[in-house]
Amino acid sequence: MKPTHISIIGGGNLGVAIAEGLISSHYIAPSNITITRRNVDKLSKMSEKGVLVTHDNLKAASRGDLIILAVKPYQIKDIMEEILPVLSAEQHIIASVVTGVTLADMRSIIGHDIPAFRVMPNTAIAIRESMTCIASNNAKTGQEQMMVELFKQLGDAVMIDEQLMSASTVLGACGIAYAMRFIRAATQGGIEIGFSSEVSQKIAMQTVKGAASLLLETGNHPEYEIDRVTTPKGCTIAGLNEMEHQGFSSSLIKGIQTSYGQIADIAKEF
Ligand SMILES: NC(=O)C1=CN([C@@H]2O[C@H](COP(=O)(O)OP(=O)(O)OC[C@H]3O[C@@H](n4cnc5c(N)ncnc54)[C@H](OP(=O)(O)O)[C@@H]3O)[C@@H](O)[C@H]2O)C=CC1
Ligand SMILES: O=C(O)[C@@H]1CCC=N1
Repeated sequence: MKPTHISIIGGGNLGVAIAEGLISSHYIAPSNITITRRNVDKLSKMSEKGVLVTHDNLKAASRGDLIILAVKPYQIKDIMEEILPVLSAEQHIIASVVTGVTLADMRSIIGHDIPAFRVMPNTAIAIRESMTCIASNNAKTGQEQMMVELFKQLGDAVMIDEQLMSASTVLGACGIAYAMRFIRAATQGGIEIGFSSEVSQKIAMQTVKGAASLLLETGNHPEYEIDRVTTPKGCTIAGLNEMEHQGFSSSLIKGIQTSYGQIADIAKEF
């Protein structure tokens, strides 16, 4: 089971990233992807790649069997109301990547029969390296599996309980920004100890990639791998302990909690 046409409503940062990932995965032909936004001029790169571009959400919705809503939280209600006349429980799956908007919120507009999903990817979906969390509670047989298989083409994907959707937003989607800030800060440190900014960033990027790959490929715990680096009386443990004295882990945990708390405010925009 596979969607025949995917329509992405909201061709912004994430909507375009999803389309780019789909194109490079060859999961579906570009001519079977539609992407919409009001300012279609900004989607010219998508048109060049063979994706159908339009400002007409109704046309996009009737064309697609999987409709991905990738607009801002305060815009999704109007969009669902707009496309509702062409939606059918037999043809369509509606998937929202919108932060803080629940399946119950979606059902309050589209009703109970149309299969609805919440999907939380991150912008690495553009290069097929997203971690995508997915939730649904009215999917038909095979649809959950189809969604997981689709998003596994674009990185890794898991079904989660909807209660954890906000947590997945923070850890996975916002997490890209947190990891970027680590790389930026490490780069700045590298410049201070002698590297040019280009070389410093290259070392920081490849080191983070290597660290993540070590954990992914071995299944080891981060502290096990840290133990392998920290020579007794060495420079790693000295630096690591100073970072902890300055609140490294604590600031990350507190940032994650603050980000999580913010989702309640975003949810009020629906
Ligand atoms: N960015 C990220 O990393 C992530 C974002 N999300 C969620 O994804 C959603 C989108 O985020 P993001 O891509 O960053 O936001 P953007 O603002 O970049 O994209 C939203 C897009 O929706 C388009 N849009 C607005 N109104 C309409 C309409 N009536 N019809 C068609 N398109 C419309 C806008 O274009 P125009 O004004 O031209 O119509 C815009 O390009 C948000 O709800 C966010 O919470 C989730 C995970 C990660
Ligand atoms: O910052 C935000 O609100 C959105 C949701 C996750 C990533 N970007």
